[in-house]
Amino acid sequence: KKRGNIYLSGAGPSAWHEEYPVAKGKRQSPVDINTNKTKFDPKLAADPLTIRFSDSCCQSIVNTGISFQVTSNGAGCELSGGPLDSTYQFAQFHAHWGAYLKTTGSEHTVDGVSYPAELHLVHWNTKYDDFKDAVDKPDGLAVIAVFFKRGKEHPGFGKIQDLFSKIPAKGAKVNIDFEFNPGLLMPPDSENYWTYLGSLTTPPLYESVTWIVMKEPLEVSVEQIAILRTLLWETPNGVSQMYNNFRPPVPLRDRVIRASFG
Ligand SMILES: COc1ccc(C[C@@]2(O)NC(=S)NC2=O)c(OC)c1
Ligand SMILES: [Zn+2]
Repeated sequence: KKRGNIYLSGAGPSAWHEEYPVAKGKRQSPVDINTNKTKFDPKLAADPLTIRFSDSCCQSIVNTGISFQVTSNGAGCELSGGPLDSTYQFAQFHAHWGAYLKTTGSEHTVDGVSYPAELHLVHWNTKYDDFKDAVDKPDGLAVIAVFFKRGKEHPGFGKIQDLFSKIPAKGAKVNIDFEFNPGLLMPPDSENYWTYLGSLTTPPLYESVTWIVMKEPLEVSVEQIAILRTLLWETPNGVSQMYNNFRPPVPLRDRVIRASFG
């Protein structure tokens, strides 16, 4: 069945529950991070988050039809500590962004405020055999979210964006034949983060993600935000620029977002 564009077909995210009842579940994502209600947890600082990336782990970039995705074999790229009880291996990064001259774009919001884009660095729990086995388990995935804000140019991310013209349509994929260390995409201060139990933010919306949302955004240029929209996707009116590929925040329900900082 030609599913079309999950953000633009029918009523979009607000209709996903019709086919995926878990959309109204107890641990859905993204959420608004109300900084008056987050709770500092000294245990998070006592066992610091360890984020390890390598120069040689990014293999290819693909147009998934709802974002770009840089796929990795995870070599030398592991995440542990902080809220995590085991070692997670890096699998891919992708992003979500908004429309021209709009302030929306990120999936998580902070005190109701959106950023123009949000990067997701996806890791899977190595207690499982592989990503596919981990993806629907309650402790299966750990995703680092990094907000983008408009500011100085980020040459590193620019090298990834230079490949966008090579992946014009859904399914298009090219190899990355240069060294790219995803660690370049971490904000200068990656000690301060919020963490909570949530989900994938598109169908099938599996409640399998331990979210680690960096407090400090990464600066990219206004041009780089615009270049995100040069990727193309299918819409009910034909192929057009890709933007607004974000799910708005959903109710926090019975969850407390912990902070690694006071
Ligand atoms: C079946 O496995 C899936 C399906 C979709 C996504 C993408 C996404 O829903 N998840 C996050 S995080 N952002 C998204 O847009 C996925 O990412 C790990 C894994
Ligand atoms: Zn995502």
